[in-house]
Amino acid sequence: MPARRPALPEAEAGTAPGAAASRCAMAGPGSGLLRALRGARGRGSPAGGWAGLRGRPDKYGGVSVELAQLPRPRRRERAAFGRWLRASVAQWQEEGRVAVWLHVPILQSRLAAVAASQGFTFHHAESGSATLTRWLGEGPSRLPGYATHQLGVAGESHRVPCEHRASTVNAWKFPGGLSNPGEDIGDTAVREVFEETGIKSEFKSILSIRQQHQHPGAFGKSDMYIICRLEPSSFNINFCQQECLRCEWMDLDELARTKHATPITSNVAKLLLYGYREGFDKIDITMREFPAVYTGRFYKLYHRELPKSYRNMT
Ligand SMILES: NC(=O)C1=CN([C@@H]2O[C@H](COP(=O)(O)OP(=O)(O)OC[C@H]3O[C@@H](n4cnc5c(N)ncnc54)[C@H](O)[C@@H]3O)[C@@H](O)[C@H]2O)C=CC1
Ligand SMILES: [Mg+2]
Repeated sequence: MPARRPALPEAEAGTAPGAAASRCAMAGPGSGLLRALRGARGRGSPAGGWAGLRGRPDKYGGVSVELAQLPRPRRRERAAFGRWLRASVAQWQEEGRVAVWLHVPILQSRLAAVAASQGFTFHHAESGSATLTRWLGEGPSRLPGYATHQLGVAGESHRVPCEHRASTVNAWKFPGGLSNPGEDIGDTAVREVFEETGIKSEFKSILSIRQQHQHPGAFGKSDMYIICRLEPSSFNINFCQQECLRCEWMDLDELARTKHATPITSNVAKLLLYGYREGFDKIDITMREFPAVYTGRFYKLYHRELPKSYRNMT
């Protein structure tokens, strides 16, 4: 999925109206929200008393607000929270923040209703808290849905279109992104490569699968990242400027040797070089379709090529 808006640098931390220096979540009962609530009532200002409650910026240009450990709000406090939230959202919008993440402890669930009345929706819930979001950026929300695990797919071809990524680490990587629900692996690779580089291609095989647990980009769940071999049918690059800094066709040998590539990219480049020289049948995990017994639909099975004598065994 191509990002359309660059993230603000963390140094330009999101602020809340009336907020002072700290970016932290609330400290606990008696401080933070309680003080802020009293302040809000006392001064009658919509936001002035909420100085302790700060949004923490994230690397995607969003802002996160933790309501943890606050005293259970009473009716009037909910109204004050609503005024604070409305004023804060207006300020975050002015700052160019793309999204708000509101973490609401279960005992303060009534605040979720206040937030919902201002356009927030549930993103996910864990045992003790719910997380609500509101998209502030342009167009429809591009926030990823919550993960049970997530599947990322990238594609390459033996002249390799590579992205020089802006976020996390500046390193060459294969273009790719998150699979949509119900989307086949090969379709994700072809779609993501087109969206991020403008290059049209056809799925050939799976080359590698990486499994990584507690992945920060998957909300702490497990991330499966699959790299596919694609056959390009167009060669002009028109890349997504928000998601990458540079995008170039790279020589496979150079990609296998450069230090400026992620480890997974280097290893897959070496694998491809081997396949290119010795035959792709040495490296390809290919796909076959079979009828699904229970649903009457078809599923895709990925495995190394089977010799005909084994394939036709009865
Ligand atoms: N080792 C490697 O070479 C790399 C592998 N990967 C894998 O690729 C997959 C993900 O690829 P991507 O290109 O990141 O996916 P993607 O191309 O689908 O883009 C995801 C989009 O969602 C946006 N996004 C994600 N979380 C967000 C949030 N909290 N708030 C706002 N916007 C948010 C991002 O800015 C980006 O525009 C994963 O499986 C990951 O493990 C990603 C980077 C490098
Ligand atoms: Mg991507």
